[in-house]
Amino acid sequence: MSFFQIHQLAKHYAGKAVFDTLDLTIAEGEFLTLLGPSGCGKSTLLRCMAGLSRPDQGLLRMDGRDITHLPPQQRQIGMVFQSYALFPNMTVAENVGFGLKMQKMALPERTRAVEEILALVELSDKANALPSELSGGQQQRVALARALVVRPRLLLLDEPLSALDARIRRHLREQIRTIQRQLGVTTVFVTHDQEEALTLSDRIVLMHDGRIVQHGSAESLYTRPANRFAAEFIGHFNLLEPDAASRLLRRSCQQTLAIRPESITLVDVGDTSHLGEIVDHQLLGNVIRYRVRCDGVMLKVDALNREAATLLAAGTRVGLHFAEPELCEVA
Ligand SMILES: Nc1ncnc2c1ncn2[C@@H]1O[C@H](COP(=O)(O)OP(=O)(O)OP(=O)(O)O)[C@@H](O)[C@H]1O
Repeated sequence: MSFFQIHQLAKHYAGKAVFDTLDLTIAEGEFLTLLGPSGCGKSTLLRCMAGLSRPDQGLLRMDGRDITHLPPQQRQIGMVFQSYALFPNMTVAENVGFGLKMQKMALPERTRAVEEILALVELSDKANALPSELSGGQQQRVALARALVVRPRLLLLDEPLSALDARIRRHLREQIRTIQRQLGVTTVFVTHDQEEALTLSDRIVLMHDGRIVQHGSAESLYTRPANRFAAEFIGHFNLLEPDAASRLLRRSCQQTLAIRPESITLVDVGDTSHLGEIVDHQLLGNVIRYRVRCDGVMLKVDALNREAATLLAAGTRVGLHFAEPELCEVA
């Protein structure tokens, strides 16, 4: 049985639907990511789950219990937002223990719970610091500890990393995933960053205009986009209209074809009848992304960046090999 169920959920603002008849189930212990462009309804969905926003229709069920009309504080749901929203005049320990104090937990028990959770987010040494004395990443870890200390049944994270710089972001996302696994807490993470979604999730739910376009493992979304939107949003697909795809592959293609840059290999000109010319390249660290013109089609082709001496200059004639089983028709 699913742990959290969203059934036929609808939310409107000023008569305009953010989503209508939205269905989604979440398994216990799952790390699920809601991924989609700005304005597609991710935060609204999260706020409905948390009880911060009232849905117009539909049902929310957690562990078999209807929570649709429960106030937020009775839902056993923890939430972390992009802005840390810590109490500026309270220490880290007081911020983290605030929820437990409200629950009237006795001081010795509360102190132990706060110490435990601060150790988990690696902030034991900052217990007596004020939020203003912490970095952005540390403040967000306090916010995470504050959400976790009350042992929520469900943890909702709304773009918790987007205010942080790239290096801290990567470190903190790994930390979040480790802690989530350790505690086994069912988690819904909202992001518009595909890399974040691909690296973190058990399952990704891709949203567009209030609808779920596709859901599945990172691998399946990355290699088998359900439609053109999914192919444009995840990965760096070459999207070829049917006539260009037919010309390139020398077979009849009725649908738009999505080809990942790594599904095309550069080979010797003598080894294939597919010939092209290097237009330019972009260095992506361990990968070089070439633009190659072939049969009037401009293609992105990824090659491993092994040695500077093997870099192919603009104008070089190359052969191309297409990994046919990896090519994907999209509607
Ligand atoms: N309180 C509100 N009043 C009116 N319209 C709203 C309100 N909150 C959200 N919306 C609208 O609902 C739609 C979905 O917004 P939402 O914040 O859920 O999107 P999102 O996918 O989380 O976007 P982002 O990644 O930018 O946060 C948007 O068109 C937004 O303008």
